Amino acid sequence: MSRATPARRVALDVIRAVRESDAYANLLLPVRIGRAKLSDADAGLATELTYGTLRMQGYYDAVIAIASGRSVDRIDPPILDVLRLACHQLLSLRVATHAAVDESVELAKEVGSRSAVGFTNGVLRTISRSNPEEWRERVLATARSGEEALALEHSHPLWVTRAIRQVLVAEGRESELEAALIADNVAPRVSLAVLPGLAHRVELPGTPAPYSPLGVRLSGGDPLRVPAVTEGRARVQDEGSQLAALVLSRARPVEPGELWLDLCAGPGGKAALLAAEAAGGGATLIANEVVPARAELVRSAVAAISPAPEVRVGDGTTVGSEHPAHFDRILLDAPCTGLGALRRRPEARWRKQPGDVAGLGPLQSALLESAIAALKPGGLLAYVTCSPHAAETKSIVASVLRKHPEVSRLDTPAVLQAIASEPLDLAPGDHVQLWPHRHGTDAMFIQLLTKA
Ligand SMILES: C[S@@+](CC[C@H](N)C(=O)[O-])C[C@H]1O[C@@H](n2cnc3c(N)ncnc32)[C@H](O)[C@@H]1O
Repeated sequence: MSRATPARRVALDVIRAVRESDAYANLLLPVRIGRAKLSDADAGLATELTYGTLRMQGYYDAVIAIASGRSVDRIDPPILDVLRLACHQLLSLRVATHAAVDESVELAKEVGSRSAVGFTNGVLRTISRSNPEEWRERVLATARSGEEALALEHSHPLWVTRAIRQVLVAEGRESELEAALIADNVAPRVSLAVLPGLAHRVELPGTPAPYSPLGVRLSGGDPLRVPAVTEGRARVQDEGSQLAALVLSRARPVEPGELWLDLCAGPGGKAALLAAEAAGGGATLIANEVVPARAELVRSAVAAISPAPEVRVGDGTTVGSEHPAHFDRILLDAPCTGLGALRRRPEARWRKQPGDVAGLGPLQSALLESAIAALKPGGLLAYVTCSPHAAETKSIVASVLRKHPEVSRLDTPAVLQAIASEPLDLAPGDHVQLWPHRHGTDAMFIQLLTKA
């Protein structure tokens, strides 16, 4: 019988599935925890082991490369999984050395040859002979620049670190780079939003969110057991997403009869909030989504709202030619890399490639062109991404607007400050860039536009 504890085995299973079959840790982990019937304490440990190992993979690989004297590309991937999991225990959780090493060797026996087990044992004994601070110094000594040192220490791909830095430099806040990277490695507190007209914030547990008048932040507990959430009158939703929807719905008073469009609505978090806001002001929302299964998620997200908004399955890039100058307000929450939500998806940073950013550009531009065509003169359009990467945010807006002199940027920070419960620390400019380290939200980008 193996002595590896069930929590470690569950973590290793999930880490392996993430690597081998592109599984999403946040979806697979609860399934594996349930199947292994872990106690609450073991479930907590399995979660910490899985998320921590996946997030810090870049840093642990640097440690493993030094300790083993070889590049991690030359280590058998299942053994590398075991070593990374052990690094998290030895360097971040300070699990007793013998427990971390012995259990990891047991796991190595399950996935590797005899020589691989010996290799695992040797590497882990080398790592455990120095303390975490000594390893940090050794890893940082391999960096060729200050930027690379920060990327290594806080376990971000160098290109992501550069992209974040570029945006912070443009904001005049380069000194915040390290704080931004650190914030990506901390699991966010769960935020809930009430749907206006269907629930009140006082019904929800937790403390009022600092900025969103509809939100609370929880300090623990299962949000899915909150009655207003099970009844569809409140939702789990990042505060940044709440603010992005509110910037559009509250930029100016709603005129009865207005027609609103959520162009890329799936899975429906912002659509639910917009639909409730529209219903309260006598406006109507249409939610559009190209993927049928995601449109189904939108239908269930808006199910509690009356009258129920129409949910259409369709390609947003053709809406403008099909319905020119038709909508009073449009949300374009564009498909993006999601680099602004790295705290929620521990493996995402390693899966994304610089080419993904370039690959999304034409679709983001085509959707923005379509949204502009579908907007009535005098209407409001919010271009939103859950990514701070300039190539998906300001550059897309700038390149599309060059072709549309009739479209102009509105002072989005001023609109947001008027809505928010407390003033936000925002960089100057027409757009809003939220940050995990500064606002405790995902790094949402919001640019409000209007058409002459
Ligand atoms: C960032 S998500 C939207 C999130 C959503 N607003 C929410 O708050 O739940 C982008 C969505 O755009 C959808 N999408 C991608 N290409 C599209 C297209 N050509 N037309 C419409 N939707 C599209 C994706 O399937 C995805 O559901």
